[in-house]
Amino acid sequence: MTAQIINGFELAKEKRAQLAKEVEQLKREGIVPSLAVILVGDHPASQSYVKAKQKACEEIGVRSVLLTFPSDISESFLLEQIARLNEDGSVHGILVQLPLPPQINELHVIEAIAPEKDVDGFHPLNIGRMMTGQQTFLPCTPYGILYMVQSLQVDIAGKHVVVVGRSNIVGKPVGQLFLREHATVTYCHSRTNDLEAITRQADILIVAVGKPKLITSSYVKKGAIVIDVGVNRLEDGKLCGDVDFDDVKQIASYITPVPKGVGPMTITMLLHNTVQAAREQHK
Ligand SMILES: Nc1nc2c(c(=O)[nH]1)N[C@@H](CN(C=O)c1ccc(C(=O)N[C@@H](CCC(=O)O)C(=O)O)cc1)CN2
Repeated sequence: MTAQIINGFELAKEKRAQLAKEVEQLKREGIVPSLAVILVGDHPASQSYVKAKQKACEEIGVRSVLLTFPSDISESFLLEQIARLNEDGSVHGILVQLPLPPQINELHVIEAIAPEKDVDGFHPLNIGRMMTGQQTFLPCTPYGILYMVQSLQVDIAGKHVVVVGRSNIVGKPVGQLFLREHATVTYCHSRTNDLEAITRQADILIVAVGKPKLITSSYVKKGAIVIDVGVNRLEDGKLCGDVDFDDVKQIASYITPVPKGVGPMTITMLLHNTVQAAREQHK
């Protein structure tokens, strides 16, 4: 058995084409969807993600504004910038690229973003809405993962979803999104005993830990759907996921590659949320 590859790049392209049409319609109504992106410091990966977000905005006709600040700014300065953007009626979405330098508390920053402009879906109010099944901005990577699995037309209800990783931006919310779809969800993390015994029970295995090739075929049940969120840069400069792709593809039914798997869907769901924010703010 060789797994079918879930091509995040192609799925993202289709979804972005739909979004471009929605943006055209909004523009006909006099609304120009706009995203403000804040980048603090010169972390190379963050710079490249922000560049990709701006390019994606441009491709579908969303206006993007980039604010870059040196890594030594104070938290209060950053909070002032966010307050200004909250008040700016021409800005529909605000995103602060993570991680932030150590002198800035990420939670303070996320809480400062107006919930109606929080297109990352990280604000505690929006997380609460997601957990209680209300309409809100869903965090982009988890939303992209759900979109990818739904594209396979499998019934998620009753499936055992195992999430490896418990970060606030991927692990925790992705489990909640699958729970909303009536899956049985198990979380695993660095202190889980006998990880392999648990991941082998997964019908859908989602891995987001940042450990290159942690998951090999012995961790996977035959026919499982495997979603790899890891983006690890190896010493030779190549990218690899948290899943040993060549090994696991022999046993899984579907698998996401790295690159061109979950990553492009993250940016696409950000576009989706920004378009939704623009529409909501002009109701
Ligand atoms: N404010 C936010 N910060 C961060 C988020 C986020 O959703 N909001 N997520 C990650 C980084 N991230 C988006 O910001 C992100 C990561 C990876 C990709 C991606 O497309 N990866 C490519 C490979 C890219 C490469 O060559 O390095 C792929 O997987 O094909 C997009 C966005 C942390 N910060």
